[in-house]
Amino acid sequence: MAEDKIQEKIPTVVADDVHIVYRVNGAAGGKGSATAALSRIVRRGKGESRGVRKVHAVRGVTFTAYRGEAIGLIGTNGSGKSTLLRAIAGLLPTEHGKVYTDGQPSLLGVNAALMSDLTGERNIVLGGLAMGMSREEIRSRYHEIVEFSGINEKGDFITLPMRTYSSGMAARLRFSIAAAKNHDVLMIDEALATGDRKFRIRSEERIRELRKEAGTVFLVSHNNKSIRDTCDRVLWLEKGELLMDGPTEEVLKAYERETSK
Ligand SMILES: Nc1ncnc2c1ncn2[C@@H]1O[C@H](COP(=O)(O)OP(=O)(O)OP(=O)(O)O)[C@@H](O)[C@H]1O
Repeated sequence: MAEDKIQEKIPTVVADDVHIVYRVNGAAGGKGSATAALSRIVRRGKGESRGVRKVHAVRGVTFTAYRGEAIGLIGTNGSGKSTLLRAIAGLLPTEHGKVYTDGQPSLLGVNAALMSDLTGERNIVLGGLAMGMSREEIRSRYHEIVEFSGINEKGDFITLPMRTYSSGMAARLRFSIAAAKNHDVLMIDEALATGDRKFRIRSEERIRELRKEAGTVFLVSHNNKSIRDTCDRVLWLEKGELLMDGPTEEVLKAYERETSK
């Protein structure tokens, strides 16, 4: 019995000692001041190029995610959560270490590449094609996507350009497009926080369905309730390092203890 359980665990994402460094051009700041000049000299002495500042956003993160898991990413502002997701999605190169994935991870909102001047209708087609769906598949899921998004609940908004949508409406459409496909690895960055309560409940249900369809879901959120309702495992990042990796309740309790100080 125990052996069966072990065999069922199929890895979908393996992060092995991942380091991510941003390089910011022209960030030397305070050009004329003596301290700025001194720090430039010191940096150059260390072999760093002029005007380029490095931000070491993720520092040696290692974990393995398995099929069927919903993993929450928590941590205070700037702790490296979004950066880690972007690296898993293959949108950022690693400075050191590697990310191995089974299938193409989809980062909600970025992979969907929506355009604000196009109507919601056109964006559904565009987003679907960008995710690798066929036109036929998009056509057959179209009504489901519109209905799930609830965009048309307050009028015929789906035929208006997306720039006329509120940020919550745009987030709902992005989520609905992304959720129409069964993903190997679906990553959601704060999407649940933008919708209203009714939409949040609906999207949490859809996340549970996606998990049943054998994918892995990553969710970045500052809303601990969303994490509790959807995730069974949590990674806690702080200053780019993985502080804790474990069952949701255990990690959230430690996090809440730390952040309420
Ligand atoms: N494009 C960028 N260029 C340079 N530095 C960046 C860039 N994006 C993020 N950073 C830096 O990397 C670090 C991690 O940022 P990241 O957005 O991953 O944190 P986060 O945990 O998702 O934060 P939040 O909870 O505020 O969304 C921060 O110090 C941030 O300033």
